[in-house]
Amino acid sequence: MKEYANHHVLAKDLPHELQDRINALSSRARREGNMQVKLFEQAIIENTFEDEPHAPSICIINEFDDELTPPLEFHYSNLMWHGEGVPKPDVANLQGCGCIGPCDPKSKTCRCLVHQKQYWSDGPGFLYQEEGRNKGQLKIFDYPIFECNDFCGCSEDCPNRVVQHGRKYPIEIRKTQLKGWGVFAGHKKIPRNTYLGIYAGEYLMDAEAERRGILYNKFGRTYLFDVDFYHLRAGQDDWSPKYSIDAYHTGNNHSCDPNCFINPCYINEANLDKPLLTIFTQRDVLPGEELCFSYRGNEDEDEDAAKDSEGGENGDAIYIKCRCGAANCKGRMWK
Ligand SMILES: C[S@@+](CC[C@H](N)C(=O)[O-])C[C@H]1O[C@@H](n2cnc3c(N)ncnc32)[C@H](O)[C@@H]1O
Repeated sequence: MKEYANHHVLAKDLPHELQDRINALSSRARREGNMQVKLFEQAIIENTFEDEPHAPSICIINEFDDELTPPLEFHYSNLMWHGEGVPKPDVANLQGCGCIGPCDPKSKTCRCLVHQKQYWSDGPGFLYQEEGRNKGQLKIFDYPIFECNDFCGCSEDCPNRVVQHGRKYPIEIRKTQLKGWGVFAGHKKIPRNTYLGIYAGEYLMDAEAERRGILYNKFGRTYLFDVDFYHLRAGQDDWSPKYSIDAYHTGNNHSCDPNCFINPCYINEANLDKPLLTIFTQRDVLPGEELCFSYRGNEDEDEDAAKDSEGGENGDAIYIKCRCGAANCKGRMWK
């Protein structure tokens, strides 16, 4: 199992071979035999081969215009790329369980189960069902998932190892009519509470995220996600997030009626401030349906009524009208 095994990849080392290879082709060569699309699809396989070798491959499809692929800086990955000043994964303080074979969800001694219960004492123990789907209550309070890790004695088929085994269902990257590129369910129905992938990107210190945020807001596309889950801020009035994740090189679209949600998850990382952002379905998803989560976070909010105008208070292009098409659309993607 290689998965997220203590990978400490630096944002400055984000690969650019794909861009280089495609940039070296003439525009005719890029189209001939669908070359650019094939290179792009192959790059995705290469980027994810180590952490999810059995995941179904991803197709790039555009039925709306003549853009061949997402922009070349797009980099599909499950890894967290560490920006300047962000500490590397803390494995020194990582503890594993001493279980033999798969962990027993009723065990009184499994260290990982005890750890999980510290965050949800009257919860269901491990947060996964037998088929490797989460138990569906996670979303309500952003309960963190603590999976078994490299220091555990348990086997690969332990019920507390799900994210680390990767995506099981086919997905596609498709151009949408109104929202740029998006991620879609492939030819199979995806059951609710299924793990799909990591909201991967660059881990940034707060100050750098602020700087990039101003820029992204101006040109109308943002990919910044503040790591501000409930279990990190609970009971602290003056708490503010230490890190943000910039998915500039990756990224899903927003919906006001999302079929996915993002949950914090720890595998080979003892630093609570640096969870993986894992994407799960929150209802059954039909083949071909777009996979979206809410940029507004998981809380219910009834403040700011929909504003149908383009451009926000300060005219930033980011405050564009939401085009999710949901019956309950709030009109804006951001709070
Ligand atoms: C993280 S990116 C998602 C990927 C993006 N579609 C692309 O092609 O790069 C976020 C941007 O996608 C667009 N977007 C996402 N959801 C949208 C929605 N519901 N309505 C309108 N635009 C949306 C906006 O431009 C937003 O700033």
